[in-house]
Amino acid sequence: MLAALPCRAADFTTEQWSAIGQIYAKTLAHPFLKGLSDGTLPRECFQFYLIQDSLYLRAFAQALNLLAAKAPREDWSLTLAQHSIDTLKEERRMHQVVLASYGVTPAMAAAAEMAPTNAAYTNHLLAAVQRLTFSEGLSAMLPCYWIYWEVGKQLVRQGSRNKDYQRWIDNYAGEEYATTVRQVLAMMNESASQASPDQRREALRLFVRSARYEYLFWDMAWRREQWQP
Ligand SMILES: Cc1ncc(C[n+]2csc(CCO)c2C)c(N)n1
Repeated sequence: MLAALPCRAADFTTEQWSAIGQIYAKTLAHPFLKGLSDGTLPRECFQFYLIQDSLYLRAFAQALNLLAAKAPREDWSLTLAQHSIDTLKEERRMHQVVLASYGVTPAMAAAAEMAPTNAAYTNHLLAAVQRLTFSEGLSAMLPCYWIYWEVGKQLVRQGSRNKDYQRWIDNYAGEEYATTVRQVLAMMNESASQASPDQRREALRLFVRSARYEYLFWDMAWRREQWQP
């Protein structure tokens, strides 16, 4: 199915989003996000999610630094390095505040083991940015930004009865976050326009895979996934 897509250079991000339409629809319908929105998500699931996400964010920030080092433009290097700092300082602080209110310290979160889906997703991101070209690596990283933005905008319309869940929603529905995502979207379109058709095809494949992992990440938290045995 993917091979049949034209992979044009023009407005690559439009093509990317249309490739994940079904995955995004399934994501919005997932019980984790339904529960976040109506306040019925069990606290244990949210706590599991926040601990796993703290581990994810550390790997994501490392991947951003690798991508910053590969960026063909200095302003892009600066933007991505700044996102890495923001990820570790601001996004993780939000997680820490809520986890502290649940009695989980940063040391306890850092000592947790990555669940299988989280390990697979972060390895996929780190491998993409390390081994492939800048635009392929960026494409793998993009669903993380973009899906959270779309989810945030969708969930904020309804609001949540749970104040912790509402705080999470507000973070991703805010104007500051929108600016961050728009920076990456512009970078993606520009860098895809310089890439070869083969690189764009690979970039699209990586984007779809990351979107699938984003879905699985919520599902992992919903199931509180453990290593077996
Ligand atoms: C599984 C998972 N996917 C995406 C995000 C959102 N996110 C993580 S780092 C970053 C870049 C800017 O800080 C963004 C948008 C998340 N928290 N957890």
